[in-house]
Amino acid sequence: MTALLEIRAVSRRFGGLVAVDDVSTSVAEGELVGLIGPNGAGKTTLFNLICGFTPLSSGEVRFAGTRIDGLPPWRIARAGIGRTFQNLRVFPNMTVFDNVSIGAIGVLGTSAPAALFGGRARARAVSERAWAALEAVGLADQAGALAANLSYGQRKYLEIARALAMHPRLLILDEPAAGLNDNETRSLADFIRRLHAEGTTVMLVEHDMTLVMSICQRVVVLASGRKIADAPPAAVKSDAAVLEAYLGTEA
Ligand SMILES: Nc1ncnc2c1ncn2[C@@H]1O[C@H](COP(=O)(O)OP(=O)(O)OP(=O)(O)O)[C@@H](O)[C@H]1O
Repeated sequence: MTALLEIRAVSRRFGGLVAVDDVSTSVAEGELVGLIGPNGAGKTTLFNLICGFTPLSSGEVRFAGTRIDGLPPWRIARAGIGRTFQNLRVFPNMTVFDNVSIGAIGVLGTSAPAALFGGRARARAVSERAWAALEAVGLADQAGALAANLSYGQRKYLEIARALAMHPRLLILDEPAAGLNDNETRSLADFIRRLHAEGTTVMLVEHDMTLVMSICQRVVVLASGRKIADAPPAAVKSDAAVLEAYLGTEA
């Protein structure tokens, strides 16, 4: 299977601290991969390295065969990596529709249709993508509402919709279940499964072990910046190094 995302011997140091230490892994087109690890394991740092929010200290990141490390986040987004954030980045005083349109505008800015047909075609493309993304997350009937009026759970879906409006080849979800109750988490699991079944490649960083183990095809485990496991959920659950890393910590 050809890798869509390749992470090769990636490290990131903050002063004397090695937050991500020589990590290699990959995500194939169509995969649903989880990234877990105890607090401070380096999960968010690794995501930020992939998305260009943090520079690498060493190693390389390739997407669809091309090196993307060193590129600014907007170039990486345009290359086809859409992400959500652990701390929601929703604009409360904008409508739901406008919040989602931003995702499409970001990637369609200098696209071929924009260059060829000008502003109107671009506006139509943005609008079509925004509506489709809102339909996909079940928020189309809230399109005109201010984002501030959505519930916390709905705002999480709004952020996913914004990433989907980019038509990403890889969707990276950073702790989507954080702050959701059990019912909401089950709905989220169904939603991510559906997205994946429809062909979206997903990488998921998540503390909720049940969610990760129930939906992911493969799970990468970090501890103190190092990769300690990279296997299907059943194998990870019984892996001695993983059990030791989680022993005495909240899984
Ligand atoms: N900008 C930064 N400057 C200094 N240290 C940092 C920075 N970002 C992260 N770290 C440190 O790097 C280590 C890994 O942090 P990171 O947030 O990536 O872990 P995590 O696995 O995402 O943790 P959590 O599950 O708690 O979100 C931690 O020790 C953290 O304090």
